[in-house]
Amino acid sequence: MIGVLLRLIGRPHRRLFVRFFVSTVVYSLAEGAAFGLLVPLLTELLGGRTAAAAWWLLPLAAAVVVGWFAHYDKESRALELTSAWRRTLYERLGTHVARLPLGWFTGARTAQLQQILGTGIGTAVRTVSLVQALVGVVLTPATIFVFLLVADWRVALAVLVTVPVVVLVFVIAGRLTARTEAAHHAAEAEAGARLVEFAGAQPVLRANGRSRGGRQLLDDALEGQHRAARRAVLGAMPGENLGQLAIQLAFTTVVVVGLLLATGAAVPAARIVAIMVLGLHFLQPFAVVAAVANSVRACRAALERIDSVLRVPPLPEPDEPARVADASVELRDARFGYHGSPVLDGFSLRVPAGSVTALVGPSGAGKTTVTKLVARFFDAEAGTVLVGGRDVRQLSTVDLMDTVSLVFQDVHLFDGTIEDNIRLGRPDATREQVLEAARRARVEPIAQRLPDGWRSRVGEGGRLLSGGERQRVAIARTLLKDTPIVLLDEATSALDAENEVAIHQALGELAHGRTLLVIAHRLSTVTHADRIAVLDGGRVVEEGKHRDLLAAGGRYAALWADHERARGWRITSH
Ligand SMILES: Nc1ncnc2c1ncn2[C@@H]1O[C@H](COP(=O)(O)OP(=O)(O)OP(=O)(O)O)[C@@H](O)[C@H]1O
Repeated sequence: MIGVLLRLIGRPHRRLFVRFFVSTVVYSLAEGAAFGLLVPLLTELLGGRTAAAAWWLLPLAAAVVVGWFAHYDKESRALELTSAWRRTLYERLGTHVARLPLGWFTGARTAQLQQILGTGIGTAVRTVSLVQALVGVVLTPATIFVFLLVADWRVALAVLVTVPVVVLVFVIAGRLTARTEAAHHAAEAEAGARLVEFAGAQPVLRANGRSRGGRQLLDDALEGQHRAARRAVLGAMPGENLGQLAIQLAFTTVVVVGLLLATGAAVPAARIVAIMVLGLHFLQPFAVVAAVANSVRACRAALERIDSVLRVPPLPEPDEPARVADASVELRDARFGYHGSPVLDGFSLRVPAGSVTALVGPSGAGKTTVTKLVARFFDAEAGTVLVGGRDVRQLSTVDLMDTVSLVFQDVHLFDGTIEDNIRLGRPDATREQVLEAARRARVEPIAQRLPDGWRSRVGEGGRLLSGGERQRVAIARTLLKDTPIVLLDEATSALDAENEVAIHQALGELAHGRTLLVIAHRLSTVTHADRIAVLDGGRVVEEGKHRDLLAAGGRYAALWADHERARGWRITSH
């Protein structure tokens, strides 16, 4: 575990760790020595030899002073180390995550990352306190044992025999608790997820008149959580009691052996009392074994989760990056699939610089996947993807992102103002530049409609705006970023007349002087495109202008006929 941590942290804090470790060792030894010195001191004191007892005060005071300084140093270093490790882990994860392929960020992985950043790193750096506890559990009793051995080898032997039993009992107790606690955490996570789902599903449930019925899953999860919590409390009890019982038994053994020795008058009673006090101090540190065992498991799991993210290979960056030559996009015989099932196979398409190309095809045909290969969310398994006349693998990520912008199907906005959201495209833009982009993307009417105008917040994810309005904000952001190539996945949500017209106009602005690859879900959007590529079965099956493709009477003509039929639908009262 320490090895994994030191590997994750790297070299910079090793010296600090060594200093912390040495202070911890010194403190544990001094603590053990201070307890151990009680034997001669108490023996002399209880035997009425006050002057001799006073002499033993000197080494005892020295042990206490050394222990105090070591304690101060180890606590300070522990604090320093915890914050240095925490900072390093955040930095390492941040740098690494920024280099991961965008395709890595699925919902589950984002949740995993959130968990790591939320509590995982905090748990991982608790290793510092674990080291203190583990060193204390080993060294303090070991030092006391040496003093016990010198004081009376028979009591020392009796104590030694009890150690494996006590440790075993605590480890078993820890395992019992860990199992019920894991079930409790899982049940808590399930109940939390159900609560979020229940809140999110309110509109659907109410629209379907099921405001009560939809509670069943939530009620089951809450009941499960309640049962798991009860089991966790009950499950922890035997372990805790068992541990305490083991310590009591071990101490009783020491007392019995001591009494036998005293009865036989082999050892003076005063000495026996002192030895028994020492025996108690020897056994005390073992009470933390169970807690330490649980924390070790939690720390190890957190470190492994962090390690698993850091082990994901980042996108390979070229040693000598090429520079883009123009604003064209091309895919040559590209092949790609998710988890082994192919989506694109032999896909070829050329998008000349400055042209508007529309990609159409049935749902799930792989249109979005094409844009993800161009933006290098993933690398193609075979074939070549060229941006600006260069293989994307030869471009640096920074260059690629300066050349290509993506407008997603479902735009996610941040809970800031419209202006903040547009400014993300170019953080150093002036207010005039932001407003100009907003005007060209037809965002002005949205701001005017909102109560606080440009200062209105758009809500979490942009929920205070409609799908079409969110996409207009995203187009403004892209206009501000001003890259020569834009990949746009048209909003799938139904658009009202105002949004439809505004997005058409905004797209016109976007196409001006740029290469535009549009994934069109409404064929009416693309009738004026320079070329339309029809995607089916993982490759382009038809390519041409709207009029020519209609005349050809092929796949596109069939899609268009479906589109026209859908537009002709009317809801009537009969
Ligand atoms: N991250 C992913 N993991 C696994 N499968 C995926 C992933 N993304 C897409 N797919 C699958 O790949 C196929 C192509 O998806 P893609 O989104 O590219 O299609 P599309 O033509 O854009 O669809 P739509 O028009 O519905 O948006 C689909 O079957 C989809 O389920």
